[in-house]
Formats: sequence, C-alpha cells, structure tokens
Amino acid sequence: MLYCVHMTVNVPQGMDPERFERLKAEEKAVAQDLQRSGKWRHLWRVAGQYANISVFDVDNHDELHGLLSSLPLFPFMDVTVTPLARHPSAID
Ligand SMILES: O=C(O)CC1=CCC(=O)O1
Repeated sequence: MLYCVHMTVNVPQGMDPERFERLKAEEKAVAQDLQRSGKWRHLWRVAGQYANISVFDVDNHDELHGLLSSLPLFPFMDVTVTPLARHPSAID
C-alpha cells in the first residue's frame, strides 16, 4: 500500500544544538536505510519549509505507524498521512 506522508519538523526550543544535530544524523541514517529497503520510495523537501513530502510503500497502516513512530525526529514532527489509491487514468 502506498501512503503520502507530510512531515513538518518543529525545532525543539531550548534543546542542546549538538543533541539536535545528532538526532538529525540518526534520522538521516534511518531514512536512507528505509529508502534502500524500498519502503520509503520518495523523499522530497517542501520548498521554503522544514518539512518533507514522502511516499511510503508498506503492507498496512500498522507497519507505517511503526516506521514513522520509530524515526528519531518523530517526537518533534507534525505528521499527516494520506493513503493513496490507484488513479484510473494513470498509465503506469
Ligand atoms: O528534514 C526532514 O524533513 C526530516 C527528515 C526526514 C528524513 C530525514 O532525513 O530528515
């Protein structure tokens, strides 16, 4: 199943900047592993915002929730999930 996920990162006020940099590095490593696995199909920056639009390819809502909630930056994100269905005019 495909899901479009909009993640907005809220930089935590007062957090030690070094700790936040470590969290970002951990987030990058997890995100790149999931992209290599094929589960995180697309990762795009939303221009002008500390946000991304992603497409996940996972078995079900529970798997998606497990992946998203294990992201290191998850506690600092607003997340919106949109399940995707096939468009009848799509050619691929
Ligand atoms: O920077 C972001 O949009 C949050 C994020 C998701 C994966 C990643 O590496 O950073």
